Amino acid sequence: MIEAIVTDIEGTTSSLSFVKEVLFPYARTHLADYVASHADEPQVRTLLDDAAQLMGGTPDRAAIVEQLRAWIDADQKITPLKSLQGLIWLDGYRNGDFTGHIYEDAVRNLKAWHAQGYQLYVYSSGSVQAQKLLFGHSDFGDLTPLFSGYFDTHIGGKREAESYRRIAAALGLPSDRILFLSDIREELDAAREAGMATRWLVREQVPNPDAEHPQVADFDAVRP
Ligand SMILES: CSCCC(=O)C(=O)COP(=O)(O)O
Ligand SMILES: [Mg+2]
Repeated sequence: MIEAIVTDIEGTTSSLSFVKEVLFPYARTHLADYVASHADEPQVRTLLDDAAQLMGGTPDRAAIVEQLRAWIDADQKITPLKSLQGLIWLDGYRNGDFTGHIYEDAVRNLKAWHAQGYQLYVYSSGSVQAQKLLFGHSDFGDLTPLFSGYFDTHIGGKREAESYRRIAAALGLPSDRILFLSDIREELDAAREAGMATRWLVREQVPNPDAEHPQVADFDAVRP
């Protein structure tokens, strides 16, 4: 019996195009100015130091910004980059430059599952702050009261089974009581290896007949 549902964001609750055509370009455009005006703040300094360490050597600030832009362009899920993106998007949401895209079927079912007593969680490569911003400033208003918790890559990579074991431990549930929703097969494989139930959100993808994960076109077909 499923007691908790953990959902991915990009491609699952929200469109790829919102992330790739709205969020990533916004972060890319504002990155250099944001770093220049916030580099003295301890949180930002730590993130820049973490990025520099991943680059190796002793890169200057301009080189770090250039590397961060390259990681955005390559959609690299590098933890300090994802945290910086969350900080930059805060301004965008607050200024009303955009709202968080979420599919109508996702909102409707998340609300129904919450009302039925399922515990709802998010696991995304986007930082926890970025997740709260997206759901807090969504096209359907503030959806954060639906969620019991959020996980990002601080708990581990989304393609590693150990991350899902850690999430199950954090939830205090056996993994087979947890349903994980994602659009990425490698993430579903990792969750399944950890013992979780899975649903593959195919939405705009062509279904794969060999899949080991039940495939659903949208949240209406998930049926936990
Ligand atoms: C959390 S908001 C922006 C999404 C994002 O930055 C991202 O990398 C999406 O990753 P996901 O794990 O949700 O596919
Ligand atoms: Mg995804």
